[in-house]
Amino acid sequence: MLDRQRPLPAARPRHPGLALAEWRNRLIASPRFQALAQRLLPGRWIARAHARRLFDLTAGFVYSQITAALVESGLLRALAAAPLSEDEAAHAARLTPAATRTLLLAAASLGITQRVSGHWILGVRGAALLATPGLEAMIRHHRLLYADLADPLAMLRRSGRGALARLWDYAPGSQPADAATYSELMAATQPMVAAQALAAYPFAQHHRLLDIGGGSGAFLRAAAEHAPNLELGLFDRPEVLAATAASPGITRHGGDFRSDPLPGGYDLHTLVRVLHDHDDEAALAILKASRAALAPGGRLLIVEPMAALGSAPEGHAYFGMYLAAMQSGRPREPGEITTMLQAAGFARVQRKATPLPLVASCLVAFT
Ligand SMILES: C[S@@+](CC[C@H](N)C(=O)[O-])C[C@H]1O[C@@H](n2cnc3c(N)ncnc32)[C@H](O)[C@@H]1O
Repeated sequence: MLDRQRPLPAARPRHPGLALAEWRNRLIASPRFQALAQRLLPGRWIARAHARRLFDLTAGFVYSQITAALVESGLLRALAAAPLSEDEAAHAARLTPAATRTLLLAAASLGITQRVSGHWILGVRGAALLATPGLEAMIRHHRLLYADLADPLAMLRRSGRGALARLWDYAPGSQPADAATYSELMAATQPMVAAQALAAYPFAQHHRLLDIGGGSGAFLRAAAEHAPNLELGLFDRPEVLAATAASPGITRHGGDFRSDPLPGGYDLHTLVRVLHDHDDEAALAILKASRAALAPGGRLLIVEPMAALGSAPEGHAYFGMYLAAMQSGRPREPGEITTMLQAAGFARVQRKATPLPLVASCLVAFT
């Protein structure tokens, strides 16, 4: 329990970095400094850039909801099909002309739509959004996350199971509320992730690949296109296997990777967007199960968005809050995962660069 009455420690150790950061923060907060910065030219540029970032931080939820309205109304797809007049756009979105105009202008200010000689088309960001596999599915899915985040403190205090926790139910012995919907969402967003792993790691040097927590097998199908000689195995919960169609050429193994042994005979294991879903104890159990099932010379590849403080808002900010709403797991930094892999008995860990770390980073663990 938090004790609001507890006094702060009287004396804190003074660290030069801490003192410098405190001085910087006092300076930035001072009205005189702000006024001076806005008068002088380089200061004005910096002040404007900071103001823009602060505005974006404050308005981020509004931006997300503009995108959600475009996707859910069908307007995004309608604009991709043909240029539309405002009346046609209103008809497509089933909104009044005034509401449609508000939405189109809001989206235009974000580069998602664009007005060209009286007609509306997609802007550069709108075109990129539709070209990114799985992004529309993710935007629709965010309805649940944002419902939980409407009260962020309640979410962080875990006062009750929120919408996301009820969907992604990992409690022992429970079933995912809708294993098919869940696996479809994963499959829709899988191509972006698979592209990172396939660009980073030479799969063709292996003989037999087991994808642990492989869902509907989307990652294995992508790997097979890349390395057709691989024999493929998929391990997932029996209820997930029952809810998804089998793919030719993929051997399916049902079980719980926190308590059941994994099948032997595979020289490469993959954990794609799996480890960060689990609290430390369960995550370590999964790594140990992989280590126990791999023959000497075997490898484990971990593919997921990894956290990094400061530079990557998708890590601790997005995934930190997403997994907190899910009430299971946490994003980890590569160093933390490496320490866990060593604790699980792996001899050596190597980082592999991916084209888009925002989507996924990659670690290889050697037996
Ligand atoms: C976030 S999804 C990732 C799916 C897939 N790897 C991907 O990237 O699209 C996590 C997967 O782990 C599976 N999973 C979760 N808990 C599990 C458990 N205890 N035993 C086996 N599989 C589990 C889920 O069913 C799901 O398919």
